[in-house]
Amino acid sequence: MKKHYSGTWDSVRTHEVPDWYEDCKFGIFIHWGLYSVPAYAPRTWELGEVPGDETWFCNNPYAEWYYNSVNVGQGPSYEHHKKVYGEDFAYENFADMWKAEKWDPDEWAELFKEAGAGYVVLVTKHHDGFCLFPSEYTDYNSVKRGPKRDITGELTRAVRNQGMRMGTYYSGIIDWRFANDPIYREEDNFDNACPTAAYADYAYMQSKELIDRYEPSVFWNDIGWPRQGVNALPGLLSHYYNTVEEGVVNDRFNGLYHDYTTKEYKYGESTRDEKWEMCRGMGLSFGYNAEEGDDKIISVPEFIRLLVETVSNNGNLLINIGPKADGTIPQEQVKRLKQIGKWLKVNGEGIYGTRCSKRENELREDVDLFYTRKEDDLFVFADVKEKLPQEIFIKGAKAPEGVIALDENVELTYRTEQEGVYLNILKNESGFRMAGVRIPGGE
Ligand SMILES: CC(C)[C@@H]1NC[C@@H](O)[C@H](O)[C@@H]1O
Repeated sequence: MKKHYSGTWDSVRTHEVPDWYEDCKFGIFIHWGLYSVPAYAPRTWELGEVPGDETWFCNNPYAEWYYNSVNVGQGPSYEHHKKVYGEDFAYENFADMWKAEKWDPDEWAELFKEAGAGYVVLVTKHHDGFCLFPSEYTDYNSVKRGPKRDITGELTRAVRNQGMRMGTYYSGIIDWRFANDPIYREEDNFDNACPTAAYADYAYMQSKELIDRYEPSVFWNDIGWPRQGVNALPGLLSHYYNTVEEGVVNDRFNGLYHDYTTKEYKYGESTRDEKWEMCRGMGLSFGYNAEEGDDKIISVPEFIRLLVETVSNNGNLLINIGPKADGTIPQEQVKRLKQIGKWLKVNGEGIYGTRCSKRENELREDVDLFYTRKEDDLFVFADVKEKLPQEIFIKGAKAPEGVIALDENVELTYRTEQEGVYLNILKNESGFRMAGVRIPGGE
């Protein structure tokens, strides 16, 4: 019998993280919008590497923050805007320059499937307020302007046709169409936000539009929720769960509630005790930044390691792609998605549907070990730093039925002693640094 949520916090808090979210491990974030037209940000730091003050906000590496990076009236993006578009060029002009003329949602969905993703989260309204869906509450949207298409609807259909789950990102507390004082520090995200009940209603009604039109499997709210609208949250979340039984929400509702917690680059905390999600761009930005080429984004080994490390610590990896304004995905991003898909095709049994092993990961001098478990199987992923052969001692492990390499191009021997298992990776011709093994009945 379908559970009913009654609009109270007590009721909402009985919601449990659905198995699909625990099992799928890997998703694709998509930041695509007006900011994809200028596609500019300085390449400075990862979030969390410098204080969230003027240092960050006047040299913001997030290309999707272009509006504010110009609005602060100083720094690389402001200078770039003056030089390329002119000081008086309004950001809204990008709404009629964004054509998405080469966009094929099915092509995107096929690539995400090939990458091994289980879910996709599309930014439907970022901080700039431009909606990628036909909102009844503003004409500043992708059906009335620019592409003249229901981007969210078309991508939802294509993603579901590939058997993946579709999620929607919504910028709850920040909307620069309602309040656009420049943001110079983290606290301005809340202090400069629109304080009116009218904006809180707007955010509520648009969120309800997204829930009712698309029934997203993930409702990804960002930064926070309008303070004037906090009392309506239990009702909105109850409506969401009553509409999308296996829906799931993140932790950016002013600390009031979450199904799972989020990390963003180096920002945020996570523990193995509860479900969490790692979000980051392939480079330093979420929106497409034309300044970021192949040499400046995450390498394939780092990408695979990030996925394995995240999953082994009870997380999901939501890696972001920043498409170009024309609707094509930069080749350096396509290449990495295809490579991780190739690795997952062979090693995915140790990732998908697994849970945390009781073993903590081990970062050693010569090798890093990551563990997952699924039913009676223990999986060990070895990021072997030194050249092979490489003997790896797994203290206290048992291998009653032996040890099997997940990739036939990985050659290994093993022996079990009282004190543990000695695994020897002799050769790894898989083309990937991270090698996975399965230990049936292993501990
Ligand atoms: C993780 C991702 C959704 C980021 N959240 C904070 C935003 O300010 C940033 O642009 C990006 O959307």
